[in-house]
Amino acid sequence: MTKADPQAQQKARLQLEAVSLEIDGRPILRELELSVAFHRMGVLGRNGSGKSTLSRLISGLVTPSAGRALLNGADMAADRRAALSEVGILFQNPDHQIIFPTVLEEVSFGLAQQGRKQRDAEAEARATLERFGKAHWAEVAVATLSQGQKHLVCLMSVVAMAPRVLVLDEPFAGLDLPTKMQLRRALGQFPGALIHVSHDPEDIADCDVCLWLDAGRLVEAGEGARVGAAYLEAMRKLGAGDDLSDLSG
Ligand SMILES: Nc1ncnc2c1ncn2[C@@H]1O[C@H](COP(=O)(O)OP(=O)(O)OP(=O)(O)O)[C@@H](O)[C@H]1O
Repeated sequence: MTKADPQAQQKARLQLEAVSLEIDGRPILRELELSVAFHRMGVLGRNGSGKSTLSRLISGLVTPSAGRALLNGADMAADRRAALSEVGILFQNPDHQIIFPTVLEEVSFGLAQQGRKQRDAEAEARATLERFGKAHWAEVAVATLSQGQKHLVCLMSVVAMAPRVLVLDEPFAGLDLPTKMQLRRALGQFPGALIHVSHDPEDIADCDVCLWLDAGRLVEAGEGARVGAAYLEAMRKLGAGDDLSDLSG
C-alpha cells in the first residue's frame, strides 16, 4: 500500500489485553496480547485464521468473551455512536454492508448517523463520490453494480465518515487491476490510521506493523516487512508440501 505523506501521518494505538472469543463454545480468537502504535497495520493469516473476526472485534461489532480490546484507549463496543467517528470498517462482502437502494443514499447514511442534517450529509456524500471520480454514480441503483463496484461504494461510504481508523477486510478481493491500483492510491492518501486484512503479504507490503494470525492465535506481531517475509516463507513451505492435512480449516 502506498504510504501517505509522512507530514500527514496519523497514528493509532491498538491494545489487546488477553482477548479471547468463543462462538458456540468454539474458540475463534485465543488470548491475544498486544499493544502497538501504527499508521498502517497489516493483518495476515490463512483462510479461517480469525482475521475477519478480529477486525469486527477491533471495530466494536463483537465483544470478546474474555479480555479487552482498546482502540486509541477506548472500547469501541461500549459506545457505538462515538465509535462511528473513531473507526470505520469495510466488510469483506459488500452485501453485508449495503442497505440502501441508491449509491447516494448509501454513502449519505453513515454521515447522517454521525449527526449531520440530511442535506449536509448528501452534499458530503456527493463530494466523496466526486473525489473518487464517481459523481455520475449518485442516482445509480446499487443492485445494478458489479461486486467490485459495490465494494467501492462501501469504501466510499466509510471514507466519507472520515474515521480516525479505517479497518479494511480484504479490500482488493475481486477487483480488476486498474481498480485495485486506483483504490491503493486512494487509500494511500487516507490521512488516518489504517488496518488492512489480507492473506496476501504483497497487499500489505508497506505497512509499518503487521500481525500474523493462525488458528486464532497471534504467531507474530512486529515490523511489517519482517513479519510479512516470515509469513510468506511459512506459506511457501506449506504450499510446497503434499500433506493435504495442511489445507486451512
Ligand atoms: N458467526 C460465526 N459463527 C460460527 N463460526 C464463526 C462465525 N464467524 C466466524 N466463525 C469461524 O471462525 C473462524 C475464523 O473465521 P474468520 O472469518 O474470522 O477467518 P478469516 O481469517 O477472516 O478467514 P478468510 O480469510 O477465509 O476470510 C472460522 O473457522 C469461522 O468458521
